[in-house]
Amino acid sequence: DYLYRRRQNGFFEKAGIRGPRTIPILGNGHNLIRESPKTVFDLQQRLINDFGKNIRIWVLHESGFMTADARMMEAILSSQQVITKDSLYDMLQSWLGTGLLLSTGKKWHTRRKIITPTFHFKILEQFVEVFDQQSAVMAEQLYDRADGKTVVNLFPATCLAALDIIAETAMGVKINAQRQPNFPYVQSVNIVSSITAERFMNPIQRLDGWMRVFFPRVYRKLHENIKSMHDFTDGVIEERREALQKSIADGTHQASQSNDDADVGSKRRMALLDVLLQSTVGGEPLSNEDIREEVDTFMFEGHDTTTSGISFTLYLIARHPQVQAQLFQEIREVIGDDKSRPVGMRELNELKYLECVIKESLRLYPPVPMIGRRVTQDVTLDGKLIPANTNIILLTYHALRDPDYFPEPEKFIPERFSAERKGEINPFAYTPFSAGPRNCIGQKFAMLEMKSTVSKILRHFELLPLGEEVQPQMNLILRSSTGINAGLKKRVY
Ligand code: HEM
Repeated sequence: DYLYRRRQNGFFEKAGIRGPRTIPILGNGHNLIRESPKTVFDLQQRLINDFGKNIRIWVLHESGFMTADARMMEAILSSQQVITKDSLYDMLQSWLGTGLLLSTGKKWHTRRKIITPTFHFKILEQFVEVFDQQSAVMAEQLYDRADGKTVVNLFPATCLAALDIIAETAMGVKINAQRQPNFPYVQSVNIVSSITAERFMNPIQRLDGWMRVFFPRVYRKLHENIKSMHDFTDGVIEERREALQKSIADGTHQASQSNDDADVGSKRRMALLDVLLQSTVGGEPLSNEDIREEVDTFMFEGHDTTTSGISFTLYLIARHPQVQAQLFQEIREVIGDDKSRPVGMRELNELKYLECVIKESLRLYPPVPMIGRRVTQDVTLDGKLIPANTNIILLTYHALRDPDYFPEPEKFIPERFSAERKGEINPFAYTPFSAGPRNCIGQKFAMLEMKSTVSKILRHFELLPLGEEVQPQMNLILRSSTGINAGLKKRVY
């Protein structure tokens, strides 16, 4: 242990990477003990102020390297070698298996190749209808609180809408989370997400073995709910595989779309799952288990993140009336004055200012505020030799507020992303969706969903700056300990 520590420190010293003083056994553990999901960003900022954008840190016996430096982030994120996730991600494994988010090496390469076409433009185009319908339900559900004075925490309502959207697009099933929030699958997703978020910040709960011993009730609850989600996903996969085989057998199968008997009158959409059912690796179809880990990964990665993105965007709009006015004008010009008119791909693509607003919101409040990697071999990154067995944390949240790349970083200025200023944004300083080979595969999906939902809410309501300000908190994804609040006033036009 001593030799390992000396070796690692030698590398960091040579690379000019400094960090807080360590003590025996705990390393910098004592610096972290009093930190919480609420204070973690402040702690990181203090470390950046004290040691610069590249920081060495020891958590117990493991060496860590944190960076908020866009050049270093470029080196890490573009590397084909540094693609393994750090050990914190292991907590997600009992739910997500080694789906795309968690897998590494050959498995990740193969899966990424198969799954990339799943997010093809043609597939996304069909999903726009789901985005529109489910965000209409969200608007409808908010009407009774839209009296201009009630404070509404936007997060829970958005979360149910995002769950409806991801279930229908990833699995092809309507779970009606917004109308029936007690549906068992919805409850399980929420329970598992919140227990995992809690574990993320609590070192004792992090290790499975420790959690089982010290928090047996929570441990049992976690695993019961994971099982219930797996059973649900398994059922859906089996059903859709049978339907696919039947349609092939009776000659009604079409590669992209077919008619759905159950959903009379409407064309049946391909779900992401259907594309996976038709994929092969070396001529072999994926097994149900292979598919389940990918579908579960979409369900996880594809709802909490967009919930965070949509709610923080609505919050910022509520607090910037001029932005709201300009946005509303654009929406009326592109979509018109009929509030019930569905919004298609063409309109979403034309909402350019809205895109700037969302991008700027993701800059200030990135749903994924940190990204982790683990280097398994000594590797040179941006001219610095980083030793094997180091956990790397990319401090996205801070990189996105770096004044060297974003002048007046604390200000909400959507125009930073306008077409005229294209080229001014460094893609490795702006990484809400990560970058490089392991970037977010659902990025286009997410942008369309966010545009659809935000524009729908703005067509129905004026957003008011009511309620407490947000207090960003790292709970797996970015949340706010005070809620993400706004008031709503029905629009009459
Ligand atoms: C605003 C919404 C979203 C944000 C900010 C976001 C952000 C990210 C980030 C930062 C990563 C890299 C994570 C890492 O390296 O640890 C990632 C990966 C991923 N995202 Fe997203 N995401 C969003 C929405 C979605 C959606 C809607 C889906 C699916 C429908 C999705 C599916 C995935 C998957 C499967 C990966 C793993 C990709 C790989 O490792 O090859 N994401 N996302």
